[in-house]
Amino acid sequence: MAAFESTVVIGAGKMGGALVDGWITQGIDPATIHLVDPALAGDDRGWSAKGVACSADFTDLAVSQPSLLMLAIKPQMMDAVLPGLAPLDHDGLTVLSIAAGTTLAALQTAFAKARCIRTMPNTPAAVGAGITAAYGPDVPSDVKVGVTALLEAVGQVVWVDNEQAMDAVTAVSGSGPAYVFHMVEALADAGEALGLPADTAMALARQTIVGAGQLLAQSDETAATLRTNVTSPGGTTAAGLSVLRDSGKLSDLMGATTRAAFDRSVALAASKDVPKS
Ligand SMILES: NC(=O)C1=CN([C@@H]2O[C@H](COP(=O)(O)OP(=O)(O)OC[C@H]3O[C@@H](n4cnc5c(N)ncnc54)[C@H](OP(=O)(O)O)[C@@H]3O)[C@@H](O)[C@H]2O)C=CC1
Ligand SMILES: O=C(O)[C@@H]1CCC=N1
Repeated sequence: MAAFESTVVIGAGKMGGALVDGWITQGIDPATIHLVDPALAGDDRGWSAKGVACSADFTDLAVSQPSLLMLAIKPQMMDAVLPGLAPLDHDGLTVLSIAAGTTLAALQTAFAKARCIRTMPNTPAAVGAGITAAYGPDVPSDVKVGVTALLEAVGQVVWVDNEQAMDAVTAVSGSGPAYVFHMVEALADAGEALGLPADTAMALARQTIVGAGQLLAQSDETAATLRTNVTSPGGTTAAGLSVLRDSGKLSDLMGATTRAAFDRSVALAASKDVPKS
């Protein structure tokens, strides 16, 4: 599968790396992918062995004109990095940013003639179980089809029709895996506090989240029904949920958590003023 003839990924960190790993696993030809990251100068982190071309600097890259450019650097790095991409011909180029809080207007300013898309993936993409939201109202439908195919190789894709939704998406599904991983930590700590050995408590907590996730993925039932299926009247789960759910504390906490992430996404956008490249 090759949605684009040549894809250059700027930033081979946790998310850029997860997407490229996911693409390769799903059958995208690694020879069509080029990674650029100064961190690859001394240690290419195994990318060359996977067949991916690597470079520490864009100007050293064999491909001079990709069909897709993916920006997978920190939003705070955009000002420093984008001028170095000036040699690219923007005409016909598709630019896909995964950076939190980097607005479409900022991308379009830097890549005047390119088709720019703001996206928000998440790290489960590395195992083909991600979800990515995308926003690019002016992008031609054939480009949307190609980008959708590429992102669907690593999970689900939703297109949103207003940019503020991208801040909400970031707060829910972009950051969301971290909330779930923290729930594993908290559940394991709670098990330990109840007298379980640390490794047993972690094994139970971890597999409970994995198993619940798989059940959710494979079932046609709603989350509410799956919850009810665990909850025997007058039983232990009802006792537990009377604290976690009926008190409203988790809802309040999730509301405050996502609000903080949303506000940070908005603030990142407000502080970014990406120069023309
Ligand atoms: N992590 C996640 O779950 C998600 C992240 N994102 C977004 O993805 C982007 C990257 O985040 P993440 O992968 O977590 O961050 P990382 O720090 O793991 O990755 C960023 C990479 O970019 C590298 N880099 C720095 N300068 C340059 C440069 N000039 N050219 C090319 N690469 C450079 C960094 O190298 P070095 O470390 O040496 O500085 C690092 O390897 C962010 O914008 C974030 O908002 C979106 C969705 C989810
Ligand atoms: O924490 C962050 O800013 C990035 C965006 C979503 C997940 N990680």
